[in-house]
Amino acid sequence: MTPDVLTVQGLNVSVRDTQLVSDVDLTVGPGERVGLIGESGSGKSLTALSILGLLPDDVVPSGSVRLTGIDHDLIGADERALSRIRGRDLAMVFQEPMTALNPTMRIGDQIAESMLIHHTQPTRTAARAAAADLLDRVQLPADLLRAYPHQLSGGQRQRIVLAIALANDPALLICDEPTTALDVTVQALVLDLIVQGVLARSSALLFITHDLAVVATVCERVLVMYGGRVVESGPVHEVFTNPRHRYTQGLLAASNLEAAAPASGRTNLQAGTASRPRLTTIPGTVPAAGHFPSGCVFRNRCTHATDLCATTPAWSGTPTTGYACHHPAGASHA
Ligand SMILES: Nc1ncnc2c1ncn2[C@@H]1O[C@H](COP(=O)(O)OP(=O)(O)OP(=O)(O)O)[C@@H](O)[C@H]1O
Repeated sequence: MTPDVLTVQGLNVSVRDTQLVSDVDLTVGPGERVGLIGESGSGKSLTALSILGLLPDDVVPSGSVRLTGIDHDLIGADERALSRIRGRDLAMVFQEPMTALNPTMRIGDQIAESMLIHHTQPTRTAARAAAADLLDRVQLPADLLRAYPHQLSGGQRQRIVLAIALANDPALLICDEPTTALDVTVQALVLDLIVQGVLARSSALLFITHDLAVVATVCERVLVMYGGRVVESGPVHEVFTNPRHRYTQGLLAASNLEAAAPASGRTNLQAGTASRPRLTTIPGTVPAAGHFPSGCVFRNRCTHATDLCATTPAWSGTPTTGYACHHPAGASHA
């Protein structure tokens, strides 16, 4: 059996006498896309920051965080060891792209730098060429290589952060609310680029969000956090259609999604009211990775500009009974 990319065991996080995260176990398999959801303050970001070794000094983790290919535990590792891993084996995209970019450095140099620091490109010339290719992959024009971050929109900046995160083909990409600060018109594009980016590299993804529809779109498996603990986990379609924990049931009821068990037994997530978005399973086999039904906004062909459309529970791998499409109530799937 292929070992997991990430294995978190018994993670606790505390500040002085207060325990903020308790006994979190979490694994992400090779190429797997795992969502971490929960209300504000449930401990999602502290869990991610513990994995990344980026907790503030007064916040103390314990337990174990192991990453494939790294022969030591990340908990307790010194900053030198962590900085060799971060940006190479383990990459991240946070909510606010400006905090991740150097305001005084040109975009092309920042992307190239991430490869030169980790020696994944032999020369500055090679790194510059790779930077141009990465910019193209996030659908930005080559002339932005010479731009500074303040000259870009929020969505463009986040695409640059994603290009930097993917530059060294990380084993694991951690995204913490990567689209929350963005205009709705670019959220779907950024999500699409994240998923295409990890699929192209077979990187695993740990995706943190409040947004259940986004998890249904992006992830195969989900963990639900409440009060610093993981209270439920499983394949997205199972957890969203048959939530077992009362908190998950409440989360679903309060969200745009409402679980319903259709007579056919197929996944069928529907809007609770006419004004809510609708997530409907359309019978059929899952399209191959990167292939979407015509009309799908993920391929930028949809007239419903702010909707998301993708397969659930998986884009690639075993065929399943349908794919989910997140359209406004009343809209039909083209
Ligand atoms: N540096 C800190 N010192 C003390 N308490 C903290 C610190 N950072 C976070 N907390 C507390 O830990 C708890 C979990 O915080 P965390 O940021 O992980 O939540 P979250 O689930 O990511 O929430 P959100 O979705 O709002 O980002 C919260 O109660 C928060 O107030």
